[in-house]
Amino acid sequence: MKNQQELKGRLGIGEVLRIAGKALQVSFRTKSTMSLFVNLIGFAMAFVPVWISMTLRDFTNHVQQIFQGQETIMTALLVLGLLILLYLMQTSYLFASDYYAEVDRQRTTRYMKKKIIESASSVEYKYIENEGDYRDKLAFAEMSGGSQVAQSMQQSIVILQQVITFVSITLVLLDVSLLIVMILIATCIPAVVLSIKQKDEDYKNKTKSMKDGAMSVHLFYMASGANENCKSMNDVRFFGMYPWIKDKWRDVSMNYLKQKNAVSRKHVVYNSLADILRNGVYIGILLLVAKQIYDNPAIGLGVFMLVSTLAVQLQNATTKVFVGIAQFFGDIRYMKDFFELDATPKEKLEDHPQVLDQADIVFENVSFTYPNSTMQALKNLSITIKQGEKIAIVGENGSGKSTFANLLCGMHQPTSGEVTVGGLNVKNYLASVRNAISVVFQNFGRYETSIKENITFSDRSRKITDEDLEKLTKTTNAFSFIEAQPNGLDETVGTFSEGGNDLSGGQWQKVAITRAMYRDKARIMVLDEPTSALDPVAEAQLYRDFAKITGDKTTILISHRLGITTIVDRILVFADGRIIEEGDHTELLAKGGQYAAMYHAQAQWYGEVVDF
Ligand SMILES: Nc1ncnc2c1ncn2[C@@H]1O[C@H](COP(=O)(O)OP(=O)(O)OP(=O)(O)O)[C@@H](O)[C@H]1O
Repeated sequence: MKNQQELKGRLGIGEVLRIAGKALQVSFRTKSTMSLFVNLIGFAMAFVPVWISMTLRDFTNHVQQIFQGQETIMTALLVLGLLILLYLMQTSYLFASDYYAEVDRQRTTRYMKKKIIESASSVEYKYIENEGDYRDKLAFAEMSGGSQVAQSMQQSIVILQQVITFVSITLVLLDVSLLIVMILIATCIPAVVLSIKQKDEDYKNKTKSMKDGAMSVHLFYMASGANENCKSMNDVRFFGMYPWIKDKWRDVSMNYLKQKNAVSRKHVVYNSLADILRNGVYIGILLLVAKQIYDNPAIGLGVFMLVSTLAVQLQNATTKVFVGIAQFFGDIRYMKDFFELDATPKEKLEDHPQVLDQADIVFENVSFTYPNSTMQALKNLSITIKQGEKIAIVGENGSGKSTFANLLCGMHQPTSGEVTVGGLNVKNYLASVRNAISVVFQNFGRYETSIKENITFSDRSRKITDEDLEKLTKTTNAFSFIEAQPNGLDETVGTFSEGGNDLSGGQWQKVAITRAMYRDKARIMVLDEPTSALDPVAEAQLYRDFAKITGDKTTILISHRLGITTIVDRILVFADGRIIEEGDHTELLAKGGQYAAMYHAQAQWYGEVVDF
């Protein structure tokens, strides 16, 4: 995985600053105005810890003087009032800053998800289907990178506020003892070094164990059915696969946890040691100040109070400043991954797609190998399909039929050669070509919304009355089951619909065919095994209505039902990424080649020749 290789190399300072700059810009944009306002107040509040300590010192001195009979209670009460006010201010500020940090976190999550959706919907399609590295980055952005980017402004502001607190405490403590200040700062160094190391190891561990983590989530969903994408519950139940999944899930998740725990254990031990050192030094310093007051009572008890509160705060502020800076720069690697997501090449869609008058399809010496694969799925394939022709593509599994359709629809680009539609190279005129095509993919979408929307998604600009839509559904044989729904076309269907009113596989397929038909401006229709889920009657009906459904559109029908090839003008027989035979049904039968062999095998099975 690329991430792991990148780990080995450190980022240059230029790149670190460039990424930090970008992150701050994004983060600034996602921050709410109220949150920025609270942060602004935070700069003033950064002086409050010192103010509180100095007031405590004064209060202690006043109390001491009251006991010594040198002062009345009034002044002490006034100082106490100020102290209470300061504490109230600090508490209110902490409440507001915690609240807005939570608001920011929610905005951050939304921002990240939006970015992920934007990226996934616009990158070149090959990254979605084939590039594991891109999917890893998506998962990573969701897990960490995005939130680091969106919170970088907050991180930077907190660091700056801590710097103010650090400087103000240092100035006050310097008045007491330079040595104390130096010791306090020095004892924070182990915590800072550990934090940097911890960040480094966390990143390495996350990238290393990400696949295990993702697999463990996948297995969990497979067994629990808690995710709508896991439609394998019936398989799992029927074949009694729970023990297998449970064992696999246990192994993978244990492995993941083991790696995670090993790192956590190490960090807990080291951090405890650093804490013991810090606390030991703190107690030592208090004893030192107590000794000084004992030797010279004129210093007053207030100094003890001042040092005891400021020492803790100085240690905290020092650690927060340095750890904050170290973490910010440590997070840059996560942020880099996030920005790389944004930099993944996007599909180029023309702003003003052309409307194609004629949409002849030409594949010229097209070869194609899927990314991350070594096998050619299409091999130097050339074919011209004239506007209006009805073509059937047949061939054994894996012969390249769907790949042909995918290249025509511009989902992938040829490794070599050219695909043109109406004279336009698909690569350069994606939007124009896609507008000219309507399609039923082998894995068509099932959308959790009304049946009407499921159909009209294919052309959102087209307006249609319910009456006309019903007519359309009659052509695809979908009308009867739609009519039977409580709300007809407006019925919400799918796993999440009220009462789980889902459609059957075949009904969904009829909806997908109607959707393809609804896109009436298309000049080409691609149907990739459009009847795989239909019952024989529905299938026969569909092919009888084939002319009505496809109209004058160029039609490419991919199918394993060889009987229906009598309804097309030309048949292309695919084998091993090539077209090995072409002609009409009668010609190919007479030829006695692969098509004839497949046809006879199927006809024999049925005991008669199917005639549409
Ligand atoms: N996303 C992918 N990544 C890598 N290889 C793929 C991918 N999709 C298909 N292939 C490979 O490309 C070749 C052609 O596959 P394709 O899906 O085009 O075949 P097909 O003729 O449509 O098969 P079927 O009749 O089973 O639908 C096969 O060897 C297949 O393994």
